[in-house]
Amino acid sequence: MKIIIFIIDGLGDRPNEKGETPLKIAKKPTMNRIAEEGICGLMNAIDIGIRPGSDTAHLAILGYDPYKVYTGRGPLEAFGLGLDLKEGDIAFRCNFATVDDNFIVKDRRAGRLDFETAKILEKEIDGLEIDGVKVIFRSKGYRGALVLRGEGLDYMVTDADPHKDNVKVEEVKPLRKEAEKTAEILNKLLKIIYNKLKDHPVNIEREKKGLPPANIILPRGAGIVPKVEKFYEKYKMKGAVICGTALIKGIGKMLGLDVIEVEGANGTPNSNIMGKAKALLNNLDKYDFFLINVKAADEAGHDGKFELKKEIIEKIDNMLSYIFENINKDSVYFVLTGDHSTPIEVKDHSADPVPIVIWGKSVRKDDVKEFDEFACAKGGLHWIKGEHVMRILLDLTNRNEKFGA
Ligand SMILES: O=C(O)[C@H](O)COP(=O)(O)O
Ligand SMILES: [Mg+2]
Repeated sequence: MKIIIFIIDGLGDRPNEKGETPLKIAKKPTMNRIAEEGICGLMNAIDIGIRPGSDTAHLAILGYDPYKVYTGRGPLEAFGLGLDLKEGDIAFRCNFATVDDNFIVKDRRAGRLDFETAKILEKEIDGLEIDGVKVIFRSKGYRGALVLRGEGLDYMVTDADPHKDNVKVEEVKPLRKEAEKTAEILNKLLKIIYNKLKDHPVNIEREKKGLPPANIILPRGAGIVPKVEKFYEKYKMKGAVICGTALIKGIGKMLGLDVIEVEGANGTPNSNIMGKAKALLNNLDKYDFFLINVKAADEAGHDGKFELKKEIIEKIDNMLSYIFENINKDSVYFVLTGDHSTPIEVKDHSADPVPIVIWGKSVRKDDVKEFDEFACAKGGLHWIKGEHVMRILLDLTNRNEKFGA
């Protein structure tokens, strides 16, 4: 029996004044069919009241304790962007952002910078050297990964990203003595980058078109190469990841999962999600396990766009219809859920639990007929944590060990 975990990033939401969420009012016949044929519930990836990042949430859902294996978002983003890290490297997630001359953040995503412009600006950063420390930088749209390579570096530094607009870029501070040099290098690097990018021709062009210039990067999530048990060692299953964003690819690479690349899968609302569905079906017989992530609903949540989030969910339902025409209960257990909620009113992640449904031959089907935050609360799974997902699936596919004689 194969296992497919399908994660709609940022899926959950909070009811608006009409008591509706984008998921509840989206036209989603296939998601409702899966809920009707499966067993449903609510899930917090980490625990009740814990607001997860996509990184810690995916680790938990894959059965890894983030409190033990998580060493920062940076390395995961770097892996996902094709960078190999060496011992001593410090890696960061970065956003291309827009600041004014006083380093006040005007747009911490530089208008969700396009991929092509990001690649041009990437060349101004990648290859810099400061006080003997090499700077490596890769981008995928407004998102990027920064690696500092040199002597005497340490990942215990604070974020430069203030995580909101209209405040000053944070001065990077060391959290321990060993990190003083790293903090100093980063603060110098941001000033150098700002001076290189603020008058760059692509930014002059962007400002002429009324677009926010991408004139700085905002590092966050400093981390080092994590030591973690590979997925195959842990579960004796050959697995693959299908996704658009570097972070999830990076998690896959860190765990030794194959990353199935899909042309045009880019984590944005016009990502090639049907291409992801085709990639799954074309590779179905090659793997025991798949993790599929669709990112765009999370972006809509971050941008506070209710209608867009609803439309994206409807597009995903269409993608699921295609998948469900081509899989059957005799060979697949399918989990549909989210990694966290990204409520429109919050414009960031929240600890509101997400709906989850497990579909497959021997699940104890419940009375839930719709896939949303309210209906699934009445399902047979009740409430579970991310760490329970793989445990339940290993049991349903008769792969788990008996505890006791
Ligand atoms: O989209 C992502 O990469 C994260 O989920 C949110 O990061 P951001 O707030 O920096 O866009
Ligand atoms: Mg997420």
